[in-house]
Amino acid sequence: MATVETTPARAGGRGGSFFDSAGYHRWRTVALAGLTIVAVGVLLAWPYITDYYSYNASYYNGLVASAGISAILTISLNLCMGYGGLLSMLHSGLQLAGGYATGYIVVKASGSWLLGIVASTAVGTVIALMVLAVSLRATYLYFGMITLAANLIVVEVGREWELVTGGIVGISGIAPGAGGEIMPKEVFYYVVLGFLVLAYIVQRNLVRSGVGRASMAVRESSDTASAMGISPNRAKLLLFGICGGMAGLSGALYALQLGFINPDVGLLDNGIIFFVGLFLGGSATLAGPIIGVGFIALIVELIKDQARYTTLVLGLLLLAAMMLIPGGIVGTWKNSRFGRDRVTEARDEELPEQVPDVVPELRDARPDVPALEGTGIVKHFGGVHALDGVDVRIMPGTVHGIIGPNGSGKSTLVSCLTRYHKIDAGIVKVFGEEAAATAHGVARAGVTRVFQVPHLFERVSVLDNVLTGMRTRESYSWLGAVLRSPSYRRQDQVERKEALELLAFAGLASRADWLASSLSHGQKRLLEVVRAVASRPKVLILDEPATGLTTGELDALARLCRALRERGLAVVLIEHNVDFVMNLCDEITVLESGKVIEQGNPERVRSSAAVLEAYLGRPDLMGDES
Ligand SMILES: Nc1ncnc2c1ncn2[C@@H]1O[C@H](COP(=O)(O)OP(=O)(O)OP(=O)(O)O)[C@@H](O)[C@H]1O
Repeated sequence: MATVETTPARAGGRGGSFFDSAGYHRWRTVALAGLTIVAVGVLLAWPYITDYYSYNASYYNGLVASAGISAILTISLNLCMGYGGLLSMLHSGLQLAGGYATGYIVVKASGSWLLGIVASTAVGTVIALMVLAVSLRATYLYFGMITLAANLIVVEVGREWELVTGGIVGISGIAPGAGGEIMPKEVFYYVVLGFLVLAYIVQRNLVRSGVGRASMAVRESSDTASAMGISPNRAKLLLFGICGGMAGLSGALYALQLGFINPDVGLLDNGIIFFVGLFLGGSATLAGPIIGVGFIALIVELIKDQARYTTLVLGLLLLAAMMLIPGGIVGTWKNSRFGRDRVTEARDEELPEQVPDVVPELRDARPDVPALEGTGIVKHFGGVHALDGVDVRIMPGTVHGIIGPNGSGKSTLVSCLTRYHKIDAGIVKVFGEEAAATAHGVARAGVTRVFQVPHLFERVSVLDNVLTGMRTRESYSWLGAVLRSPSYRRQDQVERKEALELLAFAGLASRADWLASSLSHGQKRLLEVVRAVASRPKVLILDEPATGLTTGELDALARLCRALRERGLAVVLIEHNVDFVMNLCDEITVLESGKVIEQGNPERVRSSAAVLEAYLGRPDLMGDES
């Protein structure tokens, strides 16, 4: 049995210290679980504790309830900014709009506070979706500026739309209750706590599901996400819509807690507390928003006699957090030797002989219809004629090489075939049908691409990278993921098992829980191919996958390609390693200056005068026989 070489036994860069031992990790898990139980116990008993120890119980209950409401908003901010990479300056505006919806329903329409909460969630969702819909193409900073403008508009509408919002004065007398009875403050405290737990669960379940993985994929690279059939627009709309709903909910609770809502709530000054909470606690961590907001609530309480300095202190806190602990409290803890997760040791892996069932099979394709076909493809970049009427037919059940000197148009051809580039002329067909117009549309039709430059999701684990590749197979909705429906759990279990089998086939199983960023270059390239295979492609396009691979890794790559061919798939290989191409490919297309100069089996290509001419001066590229 073959084995794949490993880097020296360094599990994700960890040594063998006490802090990496199983004993320490068991102890830490117990200690953290104990701390969490104590914290939850204190929060549950808080109204009783304050009642027993203080004459001012309702003040202290209100303090923690307010922090809980801020934590809900900060969780929403964490989901969109931390996990989704969407810089939102709109959150205080969403909270304001949510507050207005509940205020209007409870005070002006004499409706129930529960109805108010539903309406606020809906209003927050709709505003968020509207803002995102007009800014889908905006990059990170421009999106931030658009949300800033939207926030100003929300505040201004609040000031001017007096009939609904009460204008500058706002709406007062907003109280939760039923049948003329106002809900006691201690009961409302538990309502807030319940919604905080709900927001946390929504965040956790989303982030750990395919829905969250898709958003994180878009955050890292929307091109790569598209290559795996994920629609970046859909992923953004879904995430920002959920965040908007959560922010609207926090606005409803804010209005019900304080009894009033006015335009000042939406001002950015108020919004800064959520940013400080997020960055102090730890962006893109599950517990960060709650810990950060809790910390701030404590500080604000401690300096309440000097309240005029609160904004200054928060500003300084944000500055200090960014400079000293850029990962926030939770992120810094998780990156430290005390808090980082234990990962498996690297080991030499025996590659299983058997091709795992998860490697897709394509038996229904007609052998005479090309899996991917480009006819008369023309692509110009200004004056550069990158492709000049290229015809290429890639048949199912074959490995098709595309070779040619630097700048001959190989990557451009692939980008045109997969719709990353708009073509100037020509037709692209997938299994005889005209290809979809978008990159993710082509990917959804079964054409998956691995880029020339590694495009891994570096900040997530090796296993999560492969699971992200499986996103198009997942049939559960975001609600199914949040509720952990039986269908979600079934799929999740199967996917994890299959992802591990695929990793084992490529010799990467022992690194499944490593961060992708800690792999060697060759392992990263292999992981990209595994991730692409996980998306169950019918056509797999690999752009220079062999660059920088060790002999063992090259063998593993060739094995994967052969396994795919055996299963009836079409594999397209763009490579400079001509020996690798000649040994593996059934058909080869040779490009030069944007034109096809030869097409056929390796023997034909090797003996072609035009090809030898193109490679003149680099006979080494054509192998020994040339
Ligand atoms: N986005 C772009 N803008 C302008 N010119 C481009 C662009 N992309 C490619 N080109 C040009 O088109 C031609 C073909 O480039 P392409 O990258 O497709 O070649 P290649 O065969 O893949 O090269 P290599 O083997 O070096 O990757 C080159 O002249 C290149 O400079």
